[in-house]
Amino acid sequence: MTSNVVWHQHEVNKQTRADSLKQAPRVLWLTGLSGSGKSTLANLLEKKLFEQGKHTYLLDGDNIRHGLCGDLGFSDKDRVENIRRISEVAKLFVDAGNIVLTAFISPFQADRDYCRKLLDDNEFVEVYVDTPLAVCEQRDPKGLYKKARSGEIKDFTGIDSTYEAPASPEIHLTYQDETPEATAERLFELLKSKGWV
Ligand SMILES: Nc1ncnc2c1ncn2[C@@H]1O[C@H](COP(=O)(O)OS(=O)(=O)O)[C@@H](OP(=O)(O)O)[C@H]1O
Ligand SMILES: Nc1ncnc2c1ncn2[C@@H]1O[C@H](COP(=O)(O)OP(=O)(O)O)[C@@H](O)[C@H]1O
Repeated sequence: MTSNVVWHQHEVNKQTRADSLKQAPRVLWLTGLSGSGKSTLANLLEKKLFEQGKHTYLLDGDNIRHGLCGDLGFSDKDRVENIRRISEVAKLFVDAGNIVLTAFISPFQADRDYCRKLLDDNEFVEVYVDTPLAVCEQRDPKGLYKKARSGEIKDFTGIDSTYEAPASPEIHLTYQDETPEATAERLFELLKSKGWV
């Protein structure tokens, strides 16, 4: 479909924009079950980065599904398309020089790998928010697990829809017993120690 479209190489490019912003653009990709803490941690982490003068942008599942992906549901096919669109948007923000944070369940390894492959080496940092299903269900911040268990919601991740745990995430968070602030600080320090922010 795009065979007659020629890619334009502009003189102001990713490198010049990144240099001007004085940062290395990247995608910090948070994945995990509903209620695992993705939005909470992404929000706290973005605040920390922002306070350090970083140029960030947070793409969050619930918000994107109101707009760009408002036509998509929760079948496997729609989730694949959801993550494909988000990956392309994340790539554009990286091209603009930003540190992008994403907070989507993103249940399939192949789709997370799709985003990784769209980007340059070391630009994709997969963060597995590994909160067990039982804990997420206990938290149930939006009352969705209750609805899924009663059959009111179908295809709910972890109940009757698959979640594929990351095979080798750059960061693996298993700290569901500490406060969100403590986990966000831990995440921030891990990212700094690896030179990813
Ligand atoms: N069936 C079903 N399964 C999972 N989640 C559901 C479902 N229906 C609605 N929701 C709400 O949608 C949020 C997940 O959207 P995502 O775009 O992150 O999902 S996905 O990556 O395409 O799988 C998810 O948000 P989070 O709780 O923040 O993860 C839910 O609030
Ligand atoms: N260590 C922690 N990290 C992240 N969230 C936590 C933690 N401990 C408790 N929580 C709570 O768990 C809930 C996670 O909800 P949310 O961030 O919306 O998850 P998700 O975006 O993955 O669906 C929030 O109410 C948050 O306060």
